[in-house]
Amino acid sequence: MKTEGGTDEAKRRAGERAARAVEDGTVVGLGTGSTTACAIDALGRAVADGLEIRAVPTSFQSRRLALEADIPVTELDAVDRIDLAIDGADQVVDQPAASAHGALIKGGGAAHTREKLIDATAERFVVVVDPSKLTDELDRSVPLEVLPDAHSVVGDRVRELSGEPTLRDATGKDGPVVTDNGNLVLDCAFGAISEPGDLASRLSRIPGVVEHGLFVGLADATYVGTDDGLEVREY
Ligand SMILES: O=C[C@H](O)[C@H](O)[C@H](O)COP(=O)(O)O
Repeated sequence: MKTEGGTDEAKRRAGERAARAVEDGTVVGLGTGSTTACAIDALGRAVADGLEIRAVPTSFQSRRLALEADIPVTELDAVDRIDLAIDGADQVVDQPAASAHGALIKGGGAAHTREKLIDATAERFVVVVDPSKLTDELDRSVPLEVLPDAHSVVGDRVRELSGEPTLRDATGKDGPVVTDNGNLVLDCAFGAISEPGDLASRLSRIPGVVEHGLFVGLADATYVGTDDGLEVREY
């Protein structure tokens, strides 16, 4: 079965492989999205079989999935560490020769602020994707979570960086997407991003931007599920 961005089988293989790496006593960061959902599902089965973990979700969605799977859920300020974060991505640079190898765009589900907090805190951050996410160069729109009354001035600053901002609209509701944190999302098209680290720094400096969806130098590994196997990239 084909879903947006890849097959269910490829996502399942990536998610299940990441879940298999989780050991007893681990504090796990749970990312957001359809691929991470496969990992949460697999972790739920492992917990039912006796695996003892605590999970720190990155969103309302991942918290709800974890609770449905009977995975013990805790909060970031209630743990002294996160051992492993498992999270999806919208694009991953897969170009070993490039300095941006392993850089990501995240935030297709508007969860990137809390995802970055948890993924960056984790001792190890594993990305789970299907092959449709791999690219030589990042070129998707970069989501910016912005304070609601800042969206227009942030948009102006994005244009100064030669980006084209679009306020993300909700489906099933009139008006914009509102994040789990009560903010809005600007999807910013920059074309091909040759220096993601440089763009990340510039975006971080814009007042009113809560967080952007460029994850540069954060991932430790990417598990790429395919329809009949799995490939692992270690960084
Ligand atoms: O905000 C959402 C997240 O960054 C997701 O991890 C990302 O959009 C990938 O989701 P999926 O695995 O559904 O493609």
